[in-house]
Amino acid sequence: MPKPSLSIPDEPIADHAPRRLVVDAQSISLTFDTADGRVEALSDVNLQVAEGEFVSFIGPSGCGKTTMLRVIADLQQPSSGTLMVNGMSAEGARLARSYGYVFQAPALFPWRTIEKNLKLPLEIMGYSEIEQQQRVERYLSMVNLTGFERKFPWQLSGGMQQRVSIARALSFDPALLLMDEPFGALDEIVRDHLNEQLLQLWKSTGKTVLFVTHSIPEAVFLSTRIVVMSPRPGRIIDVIDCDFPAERSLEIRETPEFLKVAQRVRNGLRAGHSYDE
Ligand SMILES: Nc1ncnc2c1ncn2[C@@H]1O[C@H](COP(=O)(O)OP(=O)(O)OP(=O)(O)O)[C@@H](O)[C@H]1O
Repeated sequence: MPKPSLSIPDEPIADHAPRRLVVDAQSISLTFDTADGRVEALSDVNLQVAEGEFVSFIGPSGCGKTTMLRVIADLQQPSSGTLMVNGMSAEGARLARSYGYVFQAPALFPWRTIEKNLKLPLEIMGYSEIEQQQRVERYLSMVNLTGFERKFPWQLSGGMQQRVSIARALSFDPALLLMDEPFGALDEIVRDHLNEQLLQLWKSTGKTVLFVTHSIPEAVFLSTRIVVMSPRPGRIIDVIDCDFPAERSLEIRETPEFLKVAQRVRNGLRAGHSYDE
């Protein structure tokens, strides 16, 4: 059986001007000890992500995508390897609030209004009332939800709730946005719309984004680089640079260039897939 690996070749991230590394993972391995035995989730992961990149992870269920995000977020300790996030240890980056995390479910507190949900991290971080208010206004406007401040989460659609959680993750201006299948539970039309909005948001904020998805079109549309992973034992099947024009709309998905990249992702997923299950 091949050794589980989630490894990206050590090569320059992009051929643009040199940029600061926001994530630098070297030989990260992680084995879970469970009642049923050991689960090797990550093995010898090498990943470098430069400032301003949008990197998507795509691969079947259980191949270690979430685990990788959680390691970067210092929510899970690797068994071995070294990791720098925003120039610090993962723990340092967590304590310095260097990242915002968006989960598959919006994770909003139902008893708090949208405004109060957004303010929560800002309260914890000790921002003044005035600063909290300014940030609520700025980031709700960024996700096109001005006017919904006094609503409760259950009064908003799933897509709107997810936009609130994106605004909340951005509200303290982290260097890095970690997004774990944020649109996975939404219908296709809403997902399309949010993909366009996220692209705009990424361009306007210049944030570095790590994005987990199961959707090939979503990965190709959004990313500057796609990491294709095999089923567990997870390994990298392919790392694909996407250099579509910064100004792009969903129609780009019909172009031969787009379809070619999508096909390469699909081939990678197929090649790594075991059909024994
Ligand atoms: N806390 C844990 N304890 C034990 N095993 C775990 C733990 N977290 C994850 N795993 C296992 O590690 C492997 C990778 O899980 P992970 O959630 O990272 O996969 P994934 O690629 O994100 O899957 P999905 O696409 O379904 O979200 C899986 O086999 C999972 O069961």
